[in-house]
Amino acid sequence: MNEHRHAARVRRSDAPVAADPGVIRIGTRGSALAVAQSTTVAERVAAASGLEAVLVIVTTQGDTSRAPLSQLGGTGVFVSALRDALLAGECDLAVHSLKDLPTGPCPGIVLGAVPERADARDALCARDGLTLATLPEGARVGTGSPRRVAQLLARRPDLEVHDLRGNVDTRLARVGADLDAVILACAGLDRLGRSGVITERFPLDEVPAAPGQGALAIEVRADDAARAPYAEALAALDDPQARAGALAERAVLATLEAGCAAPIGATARVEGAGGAAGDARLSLRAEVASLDGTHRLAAEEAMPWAADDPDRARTSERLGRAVAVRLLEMGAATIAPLAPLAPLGESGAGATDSGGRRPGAAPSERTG
Ligand SMILES: NCc1[nH]cc(CCC(=O)O)c1CC(=O)O
Repeated sequence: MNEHRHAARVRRSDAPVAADPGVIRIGTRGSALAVAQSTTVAERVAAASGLEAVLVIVTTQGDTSRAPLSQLGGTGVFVSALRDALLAGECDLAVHSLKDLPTGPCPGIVLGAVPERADARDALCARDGLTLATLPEGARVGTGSPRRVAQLLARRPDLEVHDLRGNVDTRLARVGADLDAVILACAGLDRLGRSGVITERFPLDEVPAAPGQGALAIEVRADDAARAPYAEALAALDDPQARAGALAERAVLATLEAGCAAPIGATARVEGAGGAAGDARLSLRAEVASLDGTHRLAAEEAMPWAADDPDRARTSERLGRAVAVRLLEMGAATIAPLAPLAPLGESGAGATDSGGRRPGAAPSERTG
């Protein structure tokens, strides 16, 4: 099989697939976006392991419920069924959009890999090539995300914001119909080959996106993470910089414990990794806004970062917590609906799980 390592074979199954040592079964949601994402993952897993990769389609509550996402959130609506399938041995890896993962731990499952990140920015998709600056007074813009609502109204208080749900095509179909524009993640549109509908990509420094946006999370059963052939497949997929950034951003969310109704944006990046050893830094900027966009607070910090630091997950989480604590000191809890965890001192750092949260606290979920 080795001579065919690059001719990756990916098959799709809507029915259960029996365990087979020659096959890696990759659990995914069935939406066009989820399948596009997981197909890329499957091709890389097949190439790295020499095994056949099969996509096992799993339907989640987030796919079937028609309730507004901001009301559905809080329980991992896009995630639980996939995790159940993984724990039940119905698939070997599960692919999620990282921003959909609750910040709390999931017993028996670990974050096996965070692949190279796609464009983390939000996209304005407007009729007639319009941008945020050129949308007419009172234009109608669709988004289901409280963060996006707040960030929009902060810049254009005149806009009329409308709730938005459904898959990417359903959302885009409203542009030029009942809406002038919608906001979606660049990552999803780019992965679907729909970049042409984007009329503006919002700069992350001004409009920080949802923690983890644009990143994928590959989950694996904890017992299997270090075992062949999963270990090789995961190592081939993992991008340490993407993982560091996503973990730092999510630690902001975990520390602020915001539930899904609080507008929080966070954007982290590794800088200077190509330069002299020891010069790289992980920087993180986060923003909390009031729901109506009239009040916003931002904080930014950086820490030294090294790809080979065995403690780098903690570095990411410490950075995220530090930025969250700064936001709280600035009064974040007085402008937005937050339920912050008391910040942990250095001695307490070991008491958090990999999401930077205290064990036992309820997980939260972002919806966009
Ligand atoms: N909120 C749902 C969601 N979860 C992940 C993505 C795709 C982008 C990504 O991978 O972060 C989307 C759609 C969107 O925000 O437009």
